[in-house]
Amino acid sequence: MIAPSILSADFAHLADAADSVSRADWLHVDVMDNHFVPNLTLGLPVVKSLHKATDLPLDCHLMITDPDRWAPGYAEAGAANVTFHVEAAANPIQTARAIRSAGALAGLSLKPGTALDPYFEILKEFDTLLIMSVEPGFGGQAFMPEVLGKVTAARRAVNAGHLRLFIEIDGGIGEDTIVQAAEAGVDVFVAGSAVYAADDPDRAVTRLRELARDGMARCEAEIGRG
Ligand SMILES: O=C(CO)[C@H](O)[C@H](O)COP(=O)(O)O
Ligand SMILES: [Fe+2]
Repeated sequence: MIAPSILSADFAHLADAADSVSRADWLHVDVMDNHFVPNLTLGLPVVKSLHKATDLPLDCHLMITDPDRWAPGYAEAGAANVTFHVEAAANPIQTARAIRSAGALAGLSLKPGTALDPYFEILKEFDTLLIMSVEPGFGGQAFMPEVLGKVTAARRAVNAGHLRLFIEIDGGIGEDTIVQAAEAGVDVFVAGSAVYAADDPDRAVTRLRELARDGMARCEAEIGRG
């Protein structure tokens, strides 16, 4: 699946930004609070309005302090998937259950320097694992291939039947990097600048999907796909 990130779109025309990627699978919405990350974007009122303005499922990526308090509200606001950062959460299991009870998929996100191993046990509470491939906070940064080991470890656990998860990658994904991410085992590819800097964002989505399919086929041949 391809999830264009509206972080790279024109914030004065968000409904148009959603319309311009009608071939996308999810619309990725970066919520930043100027506290967990040094940038401020949007919050619940904008997510509520976006939900009314588009049929695309909203993939909310919360880069905020105290997600235990705020994350379930994004599910109530109509998000299809609500992902929060493990580094910011005091009660990730309780928060995941509250998100699911409110009707959304629950996602756990890891910064590039955060190891996956300590969290394997709690991943059964989640539907999505978002592996950051840049430091959270800004679009347009360079992809960090060193995070792909976490992707492959998660892929193997899914293939072995130990987990049922979408494996999502976020940061620096474009035509030059999507194939290696797909080969490592990613299911959901977030792309901000690669989509919204393109002349035709919908065509960029289609091109990224084609490239991802090639990489996914190689992943299937080498490590399988559960
Ligand atoms: O979470 C994010 C940044 O914290 C964004 O989703 C991400 O950076 C997308 O932008 P790009 O594809 O340009 O890297
Ligand atoms: Fe994001």
